[in-house]
Amino acid sequence: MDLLKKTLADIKPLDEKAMDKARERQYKLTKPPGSLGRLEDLSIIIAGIQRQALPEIKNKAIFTFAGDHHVVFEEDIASAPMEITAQQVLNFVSGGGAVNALANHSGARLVLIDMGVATPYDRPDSVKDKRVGKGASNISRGPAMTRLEAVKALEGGIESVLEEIGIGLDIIGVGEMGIGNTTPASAIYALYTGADPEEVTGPGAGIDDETIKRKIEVIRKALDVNKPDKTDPIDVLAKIGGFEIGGMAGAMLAAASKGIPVVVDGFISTAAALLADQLSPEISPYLILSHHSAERGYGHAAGFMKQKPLLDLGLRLGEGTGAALGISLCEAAVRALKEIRTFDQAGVTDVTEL
Ligand SMILES: O=C(O)c1ccc[n+]([C@@H]2O[C@H](COP(=O)([O-])O)[C@@H](O)[C@H]2O)c1
Ligand SMILES: Cc1cc2nc[nH]c2cc1C
Repeated sequence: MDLLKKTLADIKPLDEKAMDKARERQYKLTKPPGSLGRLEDLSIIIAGIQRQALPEIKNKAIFTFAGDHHVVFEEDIASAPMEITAQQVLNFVSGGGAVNALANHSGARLVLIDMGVATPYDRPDSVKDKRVGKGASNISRGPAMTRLEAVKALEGGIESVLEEIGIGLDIIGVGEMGIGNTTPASAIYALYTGADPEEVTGPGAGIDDETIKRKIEVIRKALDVNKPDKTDPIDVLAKIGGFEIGGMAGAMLAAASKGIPVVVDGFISTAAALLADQLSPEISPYLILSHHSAERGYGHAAGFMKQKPLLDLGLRLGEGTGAALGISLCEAAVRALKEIRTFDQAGVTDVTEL
């Protein structure tokens, strides 16, 4: 609990001075002011997060948190066999996953964290062991985990980021792997946004319409049986969350506490962002939503957070794939701010003074 408390206390508002300087510079670069659109805004926000007028994005990492969910197997609403979570972790270790390809594309290293994979597997040392349990319990019959376990999951996520800072960390992406995790994510969406479970529940990795109907009923039951206290995000995580969802929320808090921008991946990562947002009144500007997930209801969460994701490519994979693309855009934004010459430097007539 001490680590969580300290991390929360260390999250400060963005550095307004650094942002003012970055904004001024954007205005003097050889282009019509505002013509790089949201890339300009992004560079200014990253300056505020990193507390430097000329931010730096060299060391990039995607954190992919893995965990399982017994609810979807016990209630017969699973999209795929449970062992896929463990198999995919090993696939990521050997470089064969979609997230590997897109992390490579954006020049980010991949950090894998086992938060509670249920299927036994030979966990290589390169996968961080932050296991809280053997998969989250059935949320339609009781809580996903105890309150103590929820704190442990959050702190496992915090530690995962802190451990990587020594290696270099200018920006992070946060994603997940966990068969069944759209079910708790949808429950969290419904609780916070006030949307009916039907509006925020979709096919996830792939279930048919009949199964979606049952999934919606499972989510209604989870909310009804557990009665999570919205004003207490740890209670929400414990009752209707999951170990990897806690890990992601913790990672977001840790990065923000160290002045590191957080690129949020897709549907499930955004449920973790909702929790982080409830845990810290200061974290919101540190969270950059990478893309509009195609999973039903995503817009409710983005709208609730008053944010517009950077991309809308119809992605619904998770793993950190959208975050990898988002990191590329952040890097592009920062490079533009740093590398475009000013009117003065380039000997171009300053259009802002005409
Ligand atoms: O992030 C997203 O937008 C997203 C949307 C749908 C599914 N997923 C991935 O699919 C898995 C969860 O889907 P499901 O149907 O098993 O709950 C999990 O491994 C996620 O990474 C991810
Ligand atoms: C193969 C597979 C890969 C995934 N990656 C994220 N969720 C997934 C679900 C499945 C089924």
